Amino acid sequence: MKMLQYTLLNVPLRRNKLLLRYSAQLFKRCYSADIRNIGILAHIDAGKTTTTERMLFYAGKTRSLGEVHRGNTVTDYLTQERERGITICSSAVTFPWNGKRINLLDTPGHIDFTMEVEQSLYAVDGVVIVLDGTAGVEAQTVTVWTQADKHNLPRLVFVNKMDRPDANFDKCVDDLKSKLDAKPICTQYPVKNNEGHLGIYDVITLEQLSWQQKDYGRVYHKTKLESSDALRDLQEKRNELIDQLSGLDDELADVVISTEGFDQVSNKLIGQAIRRATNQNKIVPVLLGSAYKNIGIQRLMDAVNDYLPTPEERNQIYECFGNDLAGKVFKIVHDKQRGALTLVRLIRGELKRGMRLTCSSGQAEVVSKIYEPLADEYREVSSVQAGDVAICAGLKSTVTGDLLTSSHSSLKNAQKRLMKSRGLTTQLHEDEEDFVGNQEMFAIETQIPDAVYFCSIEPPSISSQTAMEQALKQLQREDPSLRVSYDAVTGQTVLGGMGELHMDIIKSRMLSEYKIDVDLGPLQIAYKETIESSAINTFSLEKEIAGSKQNVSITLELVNDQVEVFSLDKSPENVQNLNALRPRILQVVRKGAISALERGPRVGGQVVDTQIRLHNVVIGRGTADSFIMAAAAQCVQKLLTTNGTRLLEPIMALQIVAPNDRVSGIMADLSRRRSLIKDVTTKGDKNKLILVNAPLAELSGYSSALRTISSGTASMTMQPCGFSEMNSADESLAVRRAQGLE
Ligand SMILES: Nc1nc2c(ncn2[C@@H]2O[C@H](COP(=O)(O)OP(=O)(O)OP(=O)(O)O)[C@@H](O)[C@H]2O)c(=O)[nH]1
Repeated sequence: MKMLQYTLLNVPLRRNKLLLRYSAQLFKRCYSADIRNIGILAHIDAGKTTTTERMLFYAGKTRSLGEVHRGNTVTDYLTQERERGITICSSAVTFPWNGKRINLLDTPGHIDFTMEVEQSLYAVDGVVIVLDGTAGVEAQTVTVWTQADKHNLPRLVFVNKMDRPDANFDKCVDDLKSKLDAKPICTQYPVKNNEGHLGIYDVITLEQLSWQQKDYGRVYHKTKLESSDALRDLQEKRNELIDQLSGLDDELADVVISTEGFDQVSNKLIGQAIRRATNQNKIVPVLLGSAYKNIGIQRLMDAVNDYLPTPEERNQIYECFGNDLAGKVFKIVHDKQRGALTLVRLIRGELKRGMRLTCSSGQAEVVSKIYEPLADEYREVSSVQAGDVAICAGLKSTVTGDLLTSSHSSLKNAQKRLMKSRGLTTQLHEDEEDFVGNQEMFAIETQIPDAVYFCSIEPPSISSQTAMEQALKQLQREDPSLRVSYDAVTGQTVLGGMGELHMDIIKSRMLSEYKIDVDLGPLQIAYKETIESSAINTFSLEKEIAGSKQNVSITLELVNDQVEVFSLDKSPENVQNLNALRPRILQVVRKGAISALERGPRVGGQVVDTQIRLHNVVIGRGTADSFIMAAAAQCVQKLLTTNGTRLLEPIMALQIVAPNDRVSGIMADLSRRRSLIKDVTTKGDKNKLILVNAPLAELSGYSSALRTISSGTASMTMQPCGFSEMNSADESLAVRRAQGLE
């Protein structure tokens, strides 16, 4: 028998507010059609965590209601999240609702944690987008909407905070059309009673829904509307809804035509049409309520069950796996007793205890245990079915974002089938490059955002260096957007990441979870470097090591290229020699040469958009691989130093929403920040949306500057959008700053 109700993850361990409800009927086996894997996304502070808390409460998972301001929510479980009142790690919770199981991921809203959101989206089949009813579509809403678009995820919109007097439902719906180009279908409208309490009109059932506060909104009442203007108005809205839907759904259109009108169309048929159109991303059903005042949440959960897809309805690309195993790793957590636990969304096949698996890097893994956590304890199970989420122990090399398969050959066979079904004939090769390249066919490669900031990290004493390295390794498996490297020049460990908050959280987690009080150096911008022009060089290295003569002569060329990082020269004078090289030697040369691109000569930035072309290599008998590798690396370093590199600086894409009368002040300030205004559009009656790209170096303290210029009326989000060349003066300044001379 399988568990139906549990709380996933290291969420609420040993929290007495959670109930262990082992009622027999809840433990019935859950089939894929009864599962909904959903994400909850929004602009910061729209109310995701509060909404999730209510869902858990009404599903019977918690005994009391958690509040963000009291720091006692289930999903914001890290000390840092509770203290700061924000979501940092996406967390998963599972609860039963009307015979279905909802696996819900609450995701962070802050830009520094975009990677978390990205990974969660691989694990879900649909999303709920929460809007703040007083603010409508905000900058980060646009960002998460675009992310959901990228994953082609069906979605529902929940307009929250409708209890507030300044909330405006119609404006939110207009925003969805104008700012997101969505087709909203309102299945509800707000209504206020004589005392000003929020209620909901249900457009489909023509009922008024009202909630009582004395039982925390657990029970709500449905009242059929009596003949009145309100009923006529609602009937009109129902007709409009059917009209809109039948234009998009042929099955409903046939019913409308055969019954010659809208009145005869049943609620069930409308619901089915909404489901089909939502799953094809033709419409977005819109619901409303107030999470804080406990209004409307149960209907939102009903809508998740009714309108969002089952696991089987999605992920058709993975059909090429047949019954073979395919699972997406969306999170790794560390449990004190059980060590690293890997959260896997199982897409195909069945995952069994003791199974051998292969992760994206090609490493073999063995699942020692599988858990389904139950409220405050993990429950061990022997297997988990496709469509569900499993927590695996024993995986050592797997990182967040990996695709787990039963073997390398199973992955290759699936890729062959996929390519065949797409009419592609590309030959698969054994080597590593193709292994990685072909993963892109599945859009499964881990997209790790480039670090835009870095800083040194130091343990409190030399004796805790190893413990610090271990802890960083664990944190990095959880969060691949955290980069850890070693600077051989300064002898320091260096952290790369997405922003100040990101680094700050790492420091705090090191202390609270690993008891290591690390010191972070000043935050610096992570520049990249690139070559200006092609250059070629022959480099010879000769040495006697332990009585054996080692010598290598290697000719390498650097060329500007954004696609391939390493290639072989195809000219007639070299092709024969290179073809005669053993593949292992080629791998060694490749590895050594590429390693030299990790640190450029100007500021130690990664060298990008540069291809290393091997022209020739002559290796003396008995020369060790490590010696060949060193020669290749030194050859590239020499080329980079003598030929010189240009700096590339991180660019941020800003979305600023500001009242019309503040726009000129904001634009004037932006022009002083080397920015590029991409677009300025109207946002409603009073606001403008400014889309602008600006170098990160110019944005230090920008959010407070914007607050000052706009007297707090403007809002902004930003995200990294690539790297760009700079002019010589700015470049020299950046180099001086990086060297600590400015
Ligand atoms: N008036 C009102 N306030 C609400 C409502 N829902 C949430 N809030 C408040 O809005 C604030 C933000 O709520 P959260 O649930 O933390 O929002 P979030 O989207 O999870 O925020 P992040 O995790 O930081 O992105 C809190 O102070 C909530 O109490 C609501 O329906 N009405």
